[in-house]
Amino acid sequence: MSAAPILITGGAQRLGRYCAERLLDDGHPVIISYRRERDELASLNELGIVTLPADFSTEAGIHDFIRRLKSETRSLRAIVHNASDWAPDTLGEDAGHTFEQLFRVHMQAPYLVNLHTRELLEAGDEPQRDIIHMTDYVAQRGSRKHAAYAATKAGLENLTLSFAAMYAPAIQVNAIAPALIMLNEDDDAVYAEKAKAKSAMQMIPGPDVIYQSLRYLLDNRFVTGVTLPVDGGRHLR
Ligand SMILES: NC(=O)C1=CN([C@@H]2O[C@H](COP(=O)(O)OP(=O)(O)OC[C@H]3O[C@@H](n4cnc5c(N)ncnc54)[C@H](OP(=O)(O)O)[C@@H]3O)[C@@H](O)[C@H]2O)C=CC1
Ligand SMILES: Nc1nc2c(c(=O)[nH]1)N=C([C@H](O)[C@@H](O)CO)CN2
Repeated sequence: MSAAPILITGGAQRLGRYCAERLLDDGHPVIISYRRERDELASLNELGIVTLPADFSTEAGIHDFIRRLKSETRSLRAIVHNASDWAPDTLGEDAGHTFEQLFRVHMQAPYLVNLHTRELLEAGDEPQRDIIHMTDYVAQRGSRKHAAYAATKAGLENLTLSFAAMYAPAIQVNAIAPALIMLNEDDDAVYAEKAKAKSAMQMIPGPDVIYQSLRYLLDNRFVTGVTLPVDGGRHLR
């Protein structure tokens, strides 16, 4: 039986894409979900990465993706819930819509995908199966300008505890809580310097530190229900 694939949601760019390509290099079949069509998808397909459309902005969209995933594979080695929107809080009439959108992508999608893919994870013939939630340092600290983002990431962090208890011992469930790992395109040098100063390590490390953390969880048979901080000592400042 060929190795069961690893699913990374939101894997068409940045951290998710980096980890998808590293997992492929390490010999894992990889499936990624994407929301927006883009030229890079062809490059990922040429590498052998399966790309599935997914829009988690509605419950129906989440169920559509689950059906699409089950049509693609009968088993999974791991699921990385990476899809996320770093949306700032909005005032006025949009505030509720913003919160709902972040709830759906950060909490409802991981919750429903985990509930509906348990049998895919258990169908794999490898001894270890993993679910990994990408949360955020601010889940434990809050955020003045991204309160809805932080709250829904905190909800995802809490889902880690519940699913770890529900799915043990067959499936391990953990989270990775990064602080700033890589800048966005519109981040300028002033922002970068201020951001570096926020952590004890005073660096913006790039995506490999996330892959190292993912690799640690995928290779460790005795870790479940934990959130792995990858924050450069942000909590020390
Ligand atoms: N980058 C960093 O420094 C940090 C990242 N993190 C966390 O690490 C993870 C990866 O970060 P990063 O690579 O920057 O993430 P991105 O901001 O690049 O988002 C990843 C993907 O999520 C997808 N996505 C967003 N909303 C939806 C939705 N409603 N339905 C389906 N897909 C959606 C997007 O798809 P598309 O592009 O196709 O629309 C996007 O490509 C995230 O969970 C993030 O919160 C935490 C702290 C720091
Ligand atoms: N979905 C995302 N979440 C987060 C991002 C991102 O780019 N996408 N970035 C951060 C950084 O820590 C923040 O400092 C902005 O660069 C947090 N979450």
